[in-house]
Amino acid sequence: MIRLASVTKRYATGSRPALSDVTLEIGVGEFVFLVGPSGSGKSTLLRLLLREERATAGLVEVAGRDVARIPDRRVPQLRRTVGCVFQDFRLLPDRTVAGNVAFALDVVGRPRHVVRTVVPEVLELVGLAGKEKRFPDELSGGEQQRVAIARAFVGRPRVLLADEPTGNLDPATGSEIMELLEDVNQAGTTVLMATHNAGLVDAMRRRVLELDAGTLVRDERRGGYDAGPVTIPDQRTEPVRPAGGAAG
Ligand SMILES: Nc1ncnc2c1ncn2[C@@H]1O[C@H](COP(=O)(O)OP(=O)(O)OP(=O)(O)O)[C@@H](O)[C@H]1O
Repeated sequence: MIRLASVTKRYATGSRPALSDVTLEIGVGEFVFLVGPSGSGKSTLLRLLLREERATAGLVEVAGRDVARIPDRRVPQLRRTVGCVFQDFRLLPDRTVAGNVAFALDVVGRPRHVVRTVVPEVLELVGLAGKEKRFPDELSGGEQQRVAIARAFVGRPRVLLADEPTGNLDPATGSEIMELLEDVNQAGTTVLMATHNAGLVDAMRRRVLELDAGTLVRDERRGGYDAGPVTIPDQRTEPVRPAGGAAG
């Protein structure tokens, strides 16, 4: 579903490449975390997949298409294939919840009757039934992120990119948003999520890609946030201590 072959990205003003000779493949239906320190190239990689930026060298393929060869007029079609959500939600403040989700369908020319049916369905799916008429500033952060996911998912994209989607949320709300992203993934959408949230990555044990200074340094199945064995804070995994309290 996603393929990068020897991809390098240099920004005009950067002293070193933001991405350096990155090669990776993500299959249909996978759920993958993208981790790495600040400035390691995570957002750049996501922006290449959306054709918001172009690679300086190498091949970027999404759903079998070389994104560099997509003519500008067809980029909106790519963005229907690839939905995205961000840390700061990016909702339209002057549109209601339903209006924000409907907008995603309006811009791609879906007929009114389809919009009227599909929007309530997807709002139900993300747990926002009853809040259709609220405006973004009348919602909690977690609810705003649900709207953003509904908007990204309403066109049934084949890939969902999430750039630090839990970054502005408290841990409990972040976990709820993760469950929603898992639902989206279960529905068949490939999910690639950039995050600094070590707890979520360690708890979910999915494939982890790690970037460091623009280089792919780890590709681990069922990985944790850091390389090496994962320790999940859970009492059931505490070592059993012998009676008398002496640790063995
Ligand atoms: N538009 C730009 N112009 C020039 N340099 C950029 C631009 N965007 C990003 N960079 C640089 O590219 C490198 C990678 O940045 P990127 O935003 O992809 O990192 P990141 O891993 O997403 O970081 P964070 O976790 O802080 O979001 C950094 O050195 C950054 O300064």
